[in-house]
Amino acid sequence: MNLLADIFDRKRRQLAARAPFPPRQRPPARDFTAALLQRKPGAGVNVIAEVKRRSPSGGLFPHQDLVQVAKGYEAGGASAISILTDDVDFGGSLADLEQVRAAISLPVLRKDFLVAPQEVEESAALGADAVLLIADALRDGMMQEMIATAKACGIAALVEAHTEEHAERALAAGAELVGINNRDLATLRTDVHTALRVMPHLRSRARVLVAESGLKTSADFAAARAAGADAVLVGESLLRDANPGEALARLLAAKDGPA
Ligand SMILES: O=C(O)c1ccccc1NCC(=O)[C@H](O)[C@H](O)COP(=O)(O)O
Repeated sequence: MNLLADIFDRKRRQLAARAPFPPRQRPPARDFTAALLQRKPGAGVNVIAEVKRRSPSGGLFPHQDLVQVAKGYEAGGASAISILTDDVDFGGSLADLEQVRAAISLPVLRKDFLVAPQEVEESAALGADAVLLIADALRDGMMQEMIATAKACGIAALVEAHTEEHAERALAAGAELVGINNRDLATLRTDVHTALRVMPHLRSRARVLVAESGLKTSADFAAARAAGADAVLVGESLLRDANPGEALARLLAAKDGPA
């Protein structure tokens, strides 16, 4: 079994073993889609900046205070924040999601390995403004139901794919926001050309396109933009810096960055 299959297997077992969260009133949603479609002076691509304590491919990151990192990203020009809420592989939690969101005014994406509509509803109730869905691991009917649930809850669904085939499945299931992950989650190998290759085929049909993973330089940002990306999702390269927010600001201000 590969890592992604293992993670989804664990998530399905965890969900089956726990009670649904009690219903609660969610805070008003922040518009994730609009944040990714905005045009900022001097920055043609929007950045979803990611907070996480560790990852299977990157190991432990130096910054463990996710609230401080997210505040730095907001000051550094991020358009939205992605937060890993998985505990086992990323050291995250739903409490992190709530704390980070309360400390900033940007929309927040819950990045996890969601397997059922119930989890989309719970994410919305906890304050997520968007959820990540992974097309490679969800059947068509389930993906469709989860996208529809996000819409009914008034939040966005960013549907991630690694291949053109899975991106086509995402669009057929009703996805409006499509992310192309440069990282193959089965092998953890990352190739920044993946999104550059796939995105032009989707550009006319996706409302929002996001290039994800392995992006390090302002030239990477510019290349993603030229291939049709509205936004890039960046974690590790920022988190390796002594000051992730300042690292983001430098990338957005770079001369060879997006025009
Ligand atoms: O990053 C991993 O090791 C990983 C392993 C298994 C499932 C998902 C994984 N990462 C999710 C992501 O793709 C990234 O968190 C995200 O796109 C940001 O990538 P990066 O800028 O390379 O941190």
